Amino acid sequence: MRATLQTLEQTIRQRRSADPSASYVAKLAARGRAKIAQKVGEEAVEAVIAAMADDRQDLIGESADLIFHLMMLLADLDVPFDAVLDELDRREGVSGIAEKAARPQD
Ligand SMILES: N=c1c2ncn([C@@H]3O[C@H](COP(=O)(O)OP(=O)(O)OP(=O)(O)O)[C@@H](O)[C@H]3O)c2ncn1[C@@H]1O[C@H](COP(=O)(O)O)[C@@H](O)[C@H]1O
Repeated sequence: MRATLQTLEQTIRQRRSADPSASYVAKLAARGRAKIAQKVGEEAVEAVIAAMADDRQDLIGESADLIFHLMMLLADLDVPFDAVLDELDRREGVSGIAEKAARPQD
């Protein structure tokens, strides 16, 4: 699974400086971080709508859009996707219920 994401991350980093008339990655990058972040939010909502409509095929497509745009946002902040995967690895085996209960009280 990491190979697919690694290839996409590399492609995004290379295409950011391409000709915006020929590259969606370059075009979106040129519009700035706020626009990329907006697209992440839009794609997340579209994935939620597909799930609530019980449309598995649409959910797959919207999930791909969401992950792609999230990777664009991470690249814009120069955060390697491996850092996200490392964080998930770090959480492996730690129950979400136990982790939340161990948080300092507000
Ligand atoms: N994975 C993707 C990918 N997923 C989705 N998209 C594009 O994301 C866009 C999302 O559609 P929208 O209608 O929401 O976008 P929009 O109309 O431009 O958005 P608004 O301006 O209306 O907000 C579409 O243009 C999709 O084609 C992607 N564009 C590129 N990639 C990858 O990036 C590589 C480089 O792409 P280019 O930079 O375009 O060569 C490709 O080879 C792919 O591997």
